[in-house]
This record gives sequence, structure tokens and C-alpha cells, in this order.
Amino acid sequence: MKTVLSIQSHVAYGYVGNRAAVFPLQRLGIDAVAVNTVQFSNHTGYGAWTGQVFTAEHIAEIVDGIAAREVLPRCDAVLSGYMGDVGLGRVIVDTAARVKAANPQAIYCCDPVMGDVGRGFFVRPGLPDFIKTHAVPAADLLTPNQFELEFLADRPIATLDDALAATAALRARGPRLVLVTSLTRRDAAADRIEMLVDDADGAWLVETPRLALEPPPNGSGDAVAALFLAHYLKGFDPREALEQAAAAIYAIFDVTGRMGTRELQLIAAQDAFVNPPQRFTATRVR
Ligand SMILES: Nc1ncnc2c1ncn2[C@@H]1O[C@H](COP(=O)(O)OP(=O)(O)O)[C@@H](O)[C@H]1O
Ligand SMILES: Cc1ncc(COP(=O)(O)O)c(C=O)c1O
Repeated sequence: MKTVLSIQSHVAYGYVGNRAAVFPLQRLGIDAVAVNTVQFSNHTGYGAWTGQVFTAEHIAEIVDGIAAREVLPRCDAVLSGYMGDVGLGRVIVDTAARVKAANPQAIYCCDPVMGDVGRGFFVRPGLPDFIKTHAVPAADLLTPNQFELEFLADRPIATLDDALAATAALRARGPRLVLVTSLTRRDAAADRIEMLVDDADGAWLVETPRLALEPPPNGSGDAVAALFLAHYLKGFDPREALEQAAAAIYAIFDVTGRMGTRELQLIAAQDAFVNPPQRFTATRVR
């Protein structure tokens, strides 16, 4: 069994961070060791929330406790998402290095959660620059949405060529693979939403219909990063892992987004992760 150390936010109500990532990991047969960077009542997109960002010392203590149980050498990957603040970010990047020292085969998958096109930046000041200068070079897999890709690669993205130039620029800084979510470009149909995966062997694009989801979903990026990583760890190549992740996230929204209840979302998800009703074929773009 593969093991993922997932270091992300926790919310009591709703599905972002570890609440969006742990269930897909488990459903796909991965042992998810979950460390929560914050405990909030709900995600910050609501505008108001209660709860706390845990201190860097607290997270370091939890990681030390896990290390004392000999868990780090068993980890096949570290998955990080919402970091809370720069101090926490340092502990997370350090933890990824500790896991890789304990298990040289282990990989660090960094979901550089910091904002999106509709909302702009939604994390504390300083974190975007920390992620750009410290987390990106440490990552093996990087999963930005389009907004995050533009910031990390210092360029606007209007076309597929722009996106490929940006992923190449990021790969030159460390990550072996970049997965871009919610790619929206002027040279594609407006009723579609795309994801792009780029590694040394080539680049693949997958598109699904864009569903009218109001308000726009939160946590979809967290779920996609977990889905992609789970399939990648299980030995799927990047193109197959991309197709699996696209089919699963689409099934969840298509079945549940229109109907709306959270319970349905979870129930539908159980089947969608493992046996998505619809397949989407990726196209080679490099
Ligand atoms: N309106 C939508 N219709 C269909 N799929 C969507 C929609 N919004 C998100 N998705 C799927 O979820 C993936 C991740 O969403 P994204 O918005 O990029 O994540 P994040 O939460 O990190 O911003 C997208 O690449 C797409 O496959
Ligand atoms: C606490 C928390 N974690 C994670 C996220 C990331 O969600 P997404 O997957 O939509 O980027 C958010 C977004 O609002 C959040 O508030």
C-alpha cells in the first residue's frame, strides 16, 4: 500500500484541503497520513470564518511525533496544499526534505494554493513569494491553477503556447512535472475547461465541458491534486493519471453540482473515483 503524508487545511463544514484530498486518496487505496495546517469552520471563500492557523511549532511537533513512529521512511509522497503562513510553509518544505532523506524514492507534490482567477490571492501576504522561491524548487510535482501558474512563471497566459512556455519555465526551476488545472485560453472553446500536464516525455491536454457551477467550486483543485497523485503513485503515466483525474472530478460535478446536496456529492464520489461513468481522452500537445 502506498502512503501519502498530506499537509493541508481542515474545515469543519465543506470540502477543501484535507477534507477534499483524504477521501479520494483513501478511496483509491492510499494510506493518507493527514496533518492539518489550520482548523477553520469553513473555507475562506465565504468571507467569514472562525478558527486558527496552527503555529509552525505545532506542526513541527506533529511531524516529529509521526517520525518517532517510523512513518517517514514509509511515505511515498508528501502532498501539500493550503499552508496558512510562511512559518508553516518552512516546516512543510523541511518535512518534504526529511521524508525524501528517509525514503529517497519519495516525491513532493506541491499544490501551490494561493488564489484563483475569480478571487485573486486569498492567502496571507508573503506566502505567494515563499512558495515561488522555496516550495517550487523543492517540488517534484507542481499543480497550479491558471492564476497560480501566471504568478509563479511571471507571465500572463492567453494561449496554449503561453501555458507550455510557463510550464517549461517552472520545470527548469525544479519540478519534474507540472499539472495545470482550470486552463482557460483564448484559443479554446469557451464552454470547455482544460487541464494540462507537462513533463520531460511530453505534454498532454484534456478537456471536459465547463459546468455552470454557482458559486464556483472550492476544493476542486485540492481534490484533483490528490486524484492525480494517487494515480501517479499507483504507476499510471502522466497522461493516464490526467485522464483519470479529469473523469473523476467531472463525474462529481456533473452528478452532484446540478443537484446540489453535499451528501450526494460524497456518495457519487465513491463510485466516480473508482469507476467514472465518462472517459475523456487527452491529446498530445508537445
Ligand atoms: N465549472 C466547472 N466545470 C467543470 N469542471 C470544473 C469546473 N470548475 C472546476 N472544474 C474542474 O476542477 C479542476 C480543478 O479546478 P480549479 O478551479 O483549477 O481548482 P482550484 O480549486 O485549485 O482553483 C478543473 O481543472 C476542472 O477539471
Ligand atoms: C482553508 C482553505 N483551504 C484550501 C482552499 C483551496 O481551495 P481550492 O482547491 O479551491 O484552491 C481554500 C480556498 O478557499 C481554503 O479557504
